[in-house]
Amino acid sequence: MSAETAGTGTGGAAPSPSGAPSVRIRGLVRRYGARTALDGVDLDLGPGVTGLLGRNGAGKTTLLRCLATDLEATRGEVSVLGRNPERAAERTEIRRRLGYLPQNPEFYPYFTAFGLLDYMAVLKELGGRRARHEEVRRGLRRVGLYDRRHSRVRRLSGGMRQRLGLAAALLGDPELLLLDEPTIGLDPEQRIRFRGLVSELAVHSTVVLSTHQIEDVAALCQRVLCLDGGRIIFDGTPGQLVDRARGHVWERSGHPGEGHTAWRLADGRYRVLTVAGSGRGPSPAGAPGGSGDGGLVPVEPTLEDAYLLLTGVDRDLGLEQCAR
Ligand SMILES: Nc1ncnc2c1ncn2[C@@H]1O[C@H](COP(=O)(O)OP(=O)(O)OP(=O)(O)O)[C@@H](O)[C@H]1O
Repeated sequence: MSAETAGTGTGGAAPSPSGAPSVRIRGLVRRYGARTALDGVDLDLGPGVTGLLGRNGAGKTTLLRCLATDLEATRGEVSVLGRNPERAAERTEIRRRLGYLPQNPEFYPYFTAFGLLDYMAVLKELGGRRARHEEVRRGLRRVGLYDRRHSRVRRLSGGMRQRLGLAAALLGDPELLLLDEPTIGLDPEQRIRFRGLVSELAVHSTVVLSTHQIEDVAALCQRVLCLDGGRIIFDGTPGQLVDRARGHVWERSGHPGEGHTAWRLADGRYRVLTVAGSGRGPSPAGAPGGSGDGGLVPVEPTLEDAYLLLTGVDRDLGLEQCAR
């Protein structure tokens, strides 16, 4: 697949108050044995929320783990908050100043919610006991778990544990917040609360959000990066990504036929995606589903349409088969 970038991986970062980007990556390669998970990533990140999109296995978690100092680069340069994670003393300093919510966080089940956050706050060296406890209470209130502060982790629901993980990541208002699929399991009310918390923090901090929830990206992110096969294939605003899909999204009453990327909507109509010059999919005036065939209506693309066009439509996803 050819790279489709609205800018370059290094062009869109707003500088931090100090003027330097919070994250600076050049030529990052990360391999697991023979498997290449990141394949030459260049990236500058500054304050604001950046969404990381990509299919399963695209390299999103690997990128976050490299930024969280959890994984070393196989090759390339990584600078986080102006420090080099390969040097032990600088790595410790980065860890004090970042918040990281890993994918599927695991917690000690017999800790209480308060005890667990307090333990995390101790590890982060957050102030004296009194100030630390105040920060822990603030964290529990932020994610709506204050009433459950005495509950043991094993008695919390899945969504509550996810919120506890978020509270842990937010402790001390980190300068860099890395969130790996943070809204999994959250109910709609908590998801809205999450968005408020993250956008508040992102006024001064750099937030990177890896997700498959495209609505979260549309609602929260000023910048979106799309990874595919360990490479950045799009870097721009959500609006720029949507603009790419204009003229390629349609709806019609009947199925457009084999060979088109289409899926059935709740009202029984079909949404159809087309790629310019691909020779696949309907066009306004011809081909199956064209205006001559009746019923093909151009529609406003969503971010989800644009994402699918970018990552999927030139491959045989078989959407039409599985959607019928
Ligand atoms: N610990 C590991 N050992 C070996 N290979 C790994 C390991 N972790 C990830 N990989 C491989 O690296 C590639 C990138 O994986 P990664 O978890 O970064 O993708 P992802 O975009 O986060 O996927 P998902 O959306 O499913 O979470 C995949 O091919 C994956 O199989």
